[in-house]
Amino acid sequence: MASDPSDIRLSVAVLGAGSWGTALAALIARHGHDTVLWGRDAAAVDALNASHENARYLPGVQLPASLRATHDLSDALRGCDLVLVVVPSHAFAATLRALAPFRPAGAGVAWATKGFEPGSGRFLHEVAGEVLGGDVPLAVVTGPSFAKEVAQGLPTALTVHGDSPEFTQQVADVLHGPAFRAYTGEDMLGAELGGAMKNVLAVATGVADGMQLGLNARAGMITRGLNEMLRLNAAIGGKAETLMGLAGLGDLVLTCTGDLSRNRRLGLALGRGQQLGDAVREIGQVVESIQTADEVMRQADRHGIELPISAAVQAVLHGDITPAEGLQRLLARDQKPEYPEALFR
Ligand SMILES: NC(=O)C1=CN([C@@H]2O[C@H](COP(=O)(O)OP(=O)(O)OC[C@H]3O[C@@H](n4cnc5c(N)ncnc54)[C@H](OP(=O)(O)O)[C@@H]3O)[C@@H](O)[C@H]2O)C=CC1
Ligand SMILES: O=C(CO)COP(=O)(O)O
Repeated sequence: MASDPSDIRLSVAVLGAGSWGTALAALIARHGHDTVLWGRDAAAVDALNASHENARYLPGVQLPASLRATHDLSDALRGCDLVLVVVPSHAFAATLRALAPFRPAGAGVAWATKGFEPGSGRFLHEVAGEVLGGDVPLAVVTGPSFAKEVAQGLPTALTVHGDSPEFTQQVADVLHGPAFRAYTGEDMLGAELGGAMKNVLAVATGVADGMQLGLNARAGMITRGLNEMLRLNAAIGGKAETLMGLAGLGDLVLTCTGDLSRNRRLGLALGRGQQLGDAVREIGQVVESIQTADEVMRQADRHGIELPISAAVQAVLHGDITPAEGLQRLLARDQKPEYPEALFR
């Protein structure tokens, strides 16, 4: 008889002690796995070990006593079965380069980072393949999942897409539990595109809500945003069903409507007339859309795809147009068929 995955105890290194890394490490530790959380800030690591709380990123959430934090990367990775990277996209490549010498042979590398490599626009699985070499199993963890709710043990569903069925299942198994459903797939391209694009589209919806454009505008923005995801995804070669699932539609709905989203909150602030720098300072955590908007448009230009909402967000973030001008641009577009090309093959 096959063994029950819940009986297998693994050693997991989670790299990145912000809100999402801490929430995922706590989840995995609660599932009974030996879990080490690496953070770059030694004082914050010491405080976390002493208080079992991440006071900056998840205040008020009691972390499991079995969760150990460390500031030493070699300590975090020693003897681990799998690595889960949860740093912001701007730190992704450097973190992979730093972990590579300490990764135990056989340990696959997964990440829950959302975005592209800033500057090059490369997908994170492309970066990982290049830095780690072709033999290391890779997987991306994505889907609608606010760190705070996961840390509080509220029910959540997400998805793991990887290049090796065994490793993908291993990652899903450590995450899956009584209040957490982890699905699996093999479309890293579509999964990463959805997770990156929804952050840009959440800014657009936040702007509309900040300008008090109403619920019709919000629903229109989300649906036309999904259309942008599907069209770019089709050009790049991702699977449409990935974008219609947790990695696309699910995360788009969550981030466009949930005020826990930092990207939506940025849009709300801009729509109310706040300056970008002030809004980002007030949020005080990573807001991936600021870099991702440029990289989404780089991908769109590369593939000759028009993305009016994402382009308007990019222009607003660059200060080239006001939110009101962005809205006017969208409303003044020519009328056209809802689906000019077949997206579902
Ligand atoms: N929070 C969420 O609900 C979710 C987040 N994500 C994704 O997870 C990723 C991480 O975001 P999140 O945890 O929310 O961000 P936070 O803003 O909560 O935390 C960022 C963390 O990254 C650390 N960090 C920043 N720069 C570096 C670096 N150069 N090297 C190492 N560590 C660094 C910060 O350390 P320090 O404090 O020292 O600056 C901090 O621990 C993002 O891509 C995000 O989109 C995905 C799903 C849900
Ligand atoms: O990715 C997330 C939820 O799935 C978190 O969204 P924000 O980064 O906008 O807070």
